[in-house]
Amino acid sequence: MEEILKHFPNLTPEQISQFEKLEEVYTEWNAKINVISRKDIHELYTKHVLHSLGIAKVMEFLPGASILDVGTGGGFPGIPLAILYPETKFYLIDIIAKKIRVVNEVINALELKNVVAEQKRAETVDEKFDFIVSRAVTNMPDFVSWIRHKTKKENNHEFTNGILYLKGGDLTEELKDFPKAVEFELKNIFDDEFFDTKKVVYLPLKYKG
Ligand SMILES: C[S@@+](CC[C@H](N)C(=O)[O-])C[C@H]1O[C@@H](n2cnc3c(N)ncnc32)[C@H](O)[C@@H]1O
Repeated sequence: MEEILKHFPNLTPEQISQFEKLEEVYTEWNAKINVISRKDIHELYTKHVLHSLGIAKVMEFLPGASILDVGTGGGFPGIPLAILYPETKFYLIDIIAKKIRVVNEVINALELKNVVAEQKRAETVDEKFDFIVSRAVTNMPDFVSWIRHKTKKENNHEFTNGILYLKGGDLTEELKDFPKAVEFELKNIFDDEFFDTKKVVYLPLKYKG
């Protein structure tokens, strides 16, 4: 929690209590349904929560904005971002029902009013969103093919609607067909070697009717 406050010092008491509660809820539910590797649960805040919040260091989501989290698994990056942006609407999807079950338990335990989680395949989502976030689901070309028609035409943000994807490693090959993609290094953003090879890739997507 200290790490989160260091990087996001303006949290309200409610947000602090929601972030604190994550450990208890995930520990309880992960024992029943494994959504986070058991060894990682001890590093919930750095490996999952703070990592997810890396997206917030690149893009500030405005009240009323809508965000789709594709392949959310146990709720990352969607749940930490939804705590940070209580006035922004989050739609978390995954194809695996038991993962969504855990995500819904977390949503209920934290009383998050701005999040809906459903078992759904990305390719079958009909709505349009301001931004699409994700972590560790598939390579960028496949990902873009799933969601390329799912961004809204306009928003009130400083940047064009598009994808914010948490990725690791050398992305030169994967991003070669996306000249507009911008890579943000989390190591620099958090000033922390833990985030060594981790990045947020921002890919603006032109609206396609
Ligand atoms: C490696 S996990 C990552 C989970 C989470 N984003 C995280 O970083 O902890 C990838 C997730 O993507 C989901 N997934 C794969 N293909 C999908 C699709 N076409 N639509 C929605 N979810 C998908 C899988 O079920 C799995 O839960």
